[in-house]
Amino acid sequence: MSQSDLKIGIIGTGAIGGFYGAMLVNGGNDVHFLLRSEYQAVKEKGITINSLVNPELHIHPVQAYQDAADMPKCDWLLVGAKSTADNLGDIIAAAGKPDAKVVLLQNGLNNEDHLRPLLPDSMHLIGGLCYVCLFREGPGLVKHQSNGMIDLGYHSGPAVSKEEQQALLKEGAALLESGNIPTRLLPGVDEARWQKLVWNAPFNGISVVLNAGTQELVGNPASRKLITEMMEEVIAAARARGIDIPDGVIGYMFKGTEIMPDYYPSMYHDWLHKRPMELDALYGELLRLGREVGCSLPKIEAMLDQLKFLQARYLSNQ
Ligand SMILES: NC(=O)C1=CN([C@@H]2O[C@H](COP(=O)(O)OP(=O)(O)OC[C@H]3O[C@@H](n4cnc5c(N)ncnc54)[C@H](OP(=O)(O)O)[C@@H]3O)[C@@H](O)[C@H]2O)C=CC1
Ligand SMILES: CC(C)(CO)C(=O)C(=O)O
Repeated sequence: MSQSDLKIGIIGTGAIGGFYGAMLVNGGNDVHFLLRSEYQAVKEKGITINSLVNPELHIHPVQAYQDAADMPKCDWLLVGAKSTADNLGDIIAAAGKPDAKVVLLQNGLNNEDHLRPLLPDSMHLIGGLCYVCLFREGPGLVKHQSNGMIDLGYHSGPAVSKEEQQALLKEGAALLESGNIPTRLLPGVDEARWQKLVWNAPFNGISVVLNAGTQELVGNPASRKLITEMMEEVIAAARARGIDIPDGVIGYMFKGTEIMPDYYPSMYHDWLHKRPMELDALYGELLRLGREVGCSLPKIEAMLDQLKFLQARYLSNQ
């Protein structure tokens, strides 16, 4: 099957799904978008990517769906719904061909392990780590602030040998690169997910609790200290589990953040719009995996307690 015959499904068209899906449409691919609250707006006006680094991208008409059962059976599915989404297994099973390649574009630990038992055994599950700064500015409107790289690692499914897995990842990389999306291939997903969490665990939660963007957070000595201490806890837990975290990662992450435009992470937007936050994927799993190897993570635990408090307050008022 040539690349142009492949059907791509976007499961959850928010910031991540809208951005990567639109890039793939722009690259000439046949892309089908599953939407929820923004279905009508996207049907009428399409999807616009307002980027600080690329020219504006507008796609219209959009092959948009409200129900996965109405989508054509897809070869590749990019999952842009958050780790808090319900029924993802059923939705993916309905939208994919039996041997579909499912790329999970979520942050956090063990999302693939939780999704795997809910998928048909014949489907391939691939972890996709997105290094990008995006948020939804309005219905069908995504703001792209910087980056865009996706790292792909095979998690599980019918490809057993390393060669088969790498061949599938190369197919995925070629597809993404047809949409001008830089892609790297990983030997697995675990290590990269832990490394990414060194950034997301402090910045996502602190942006909510302190109601602040990255520029203010890296510029203030008190928040810098807290971010550093939280990073150190994540690194200690990762290393205690045998995960390789390179020396100097904290300095490297601060430098990278200092040169980024002021960014409010995805969790901040959930808090702002009173949606469930990804507390289990970013904090609950981390604490559990840390405890298993005798690591306590007091700053992370305190962050989780504060986020739980804030979330309970706004969800109970809805
Ligand atoms: N934003 C970013 O820059 C980055 C985000 N990430 C990760 O990517 C993931 C997605 O984040 P992001 O794009 O920011 O989140 P968004 O909230 O912008 O997007 C999630 C989308 O999934 C949709 N959705 C949820 N459940 C369903 C369902 N049952 N059926 C159809 N659609 C559904 C939501 O619909 P509705 O409109 O109804 O809410 C929403 O459009 C998260 O795990 C995040 O941590 C990773 C790196 C960077
Ligand atoms: C770490 C960062 C900000 C940029 O690479 C990102 O990808 C995220 O918000 O999850």
